[in-house]
Amino acid sequence: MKKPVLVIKFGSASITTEGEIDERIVLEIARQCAALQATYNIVLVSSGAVAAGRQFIPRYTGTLEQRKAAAAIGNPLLMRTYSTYFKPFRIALAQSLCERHHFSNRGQFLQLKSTYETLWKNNIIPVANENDVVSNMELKFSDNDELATLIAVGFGAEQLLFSTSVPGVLDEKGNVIPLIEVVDKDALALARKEKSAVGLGGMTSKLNFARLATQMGIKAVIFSMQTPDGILKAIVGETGTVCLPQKKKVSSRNKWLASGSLIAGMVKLDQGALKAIEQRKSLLAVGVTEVVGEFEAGEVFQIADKDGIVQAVAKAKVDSIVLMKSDTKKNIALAHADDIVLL
Ligand SMILES: N[C@@H](CCC(=O)OP(=O)(O)O)C(=O)O
Repeated sequence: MKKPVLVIKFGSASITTEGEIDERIVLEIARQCAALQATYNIVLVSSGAVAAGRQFIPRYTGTLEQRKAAAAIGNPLLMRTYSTYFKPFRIALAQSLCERHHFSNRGQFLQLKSTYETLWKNNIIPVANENDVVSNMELKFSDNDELATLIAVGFGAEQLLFSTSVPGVLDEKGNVIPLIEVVDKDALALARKEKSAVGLGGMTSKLNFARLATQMGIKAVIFSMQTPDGILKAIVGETGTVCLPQKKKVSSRNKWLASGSLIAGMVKLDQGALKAIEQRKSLLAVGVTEVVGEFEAGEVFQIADKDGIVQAVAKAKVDSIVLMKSDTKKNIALAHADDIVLL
């Protein structure tokens, strides 16, 4: 029988201490993955290249150029550390540096898939990271939370674990919320706004991606590697915040649409347009209040309410640039009802 896929994402803050890769944490990742390898096909998505490499760049201020250079320095250091600590468990690792087109282009995604399958057959664990060295602002993933979600949705993972610097989603008193049944507006409001000094994502990003993953039937857990046996406990829901998978049946086309939507831009709609798509009507450009990012006709984009909470995804009939021209906007159908998936 085919093993279920498990995607575990480690944020920069969760695997580094004072800019250095924390070897104690990497050893823990290795030990716990070794215990899970017989049960799961594992993908590790690891940040930390920039954090590990930036110390070698004098007067580092975090410009995009410096981040790219720091990633080029830090990625091999990161992989060397991972390999060193997995070796005693007789597990070899493979590096997978990903770019957006590896997911937006179906053919390239299928290549990636077959490579991972070959690795798993040989008991090798792929370690994915964004290929920062060649990613400019237009091409980049928003962060590795997005990359991990793309991989989880694309591979139909059973679980998606996000390791972060706090032990889960916290309530106002700072206590971990153990269970989120549906990642809705109220749940998203729980996300604390601040991010760690070294990471890109933050809790809002994790919950937004947890929302998409759970809508696609994947269980998502937000936890910390500071918790003893953090990964092993997160999988069985004994630590962190568990976001339950939704029971809806999602066709593979709609899964593809949903994962594709992570790639392109987003439109925010007024109330009338949101209501119309809920009633299974086509989306007219007149209801668009804001366009975030860019997409072309045929690409998939996200549809959000005024607060940026994603309500649906759809395949565009026109380029986003057309929407910017308000004089021509009124009569244009942006997406056909059949090409809209409500989340
Ligand atoms: N690709 C970058 C990580 C970017 C990123 O998403 O960071 P984080 O929010 O810490 O997961 C790196 O390896 O440093």
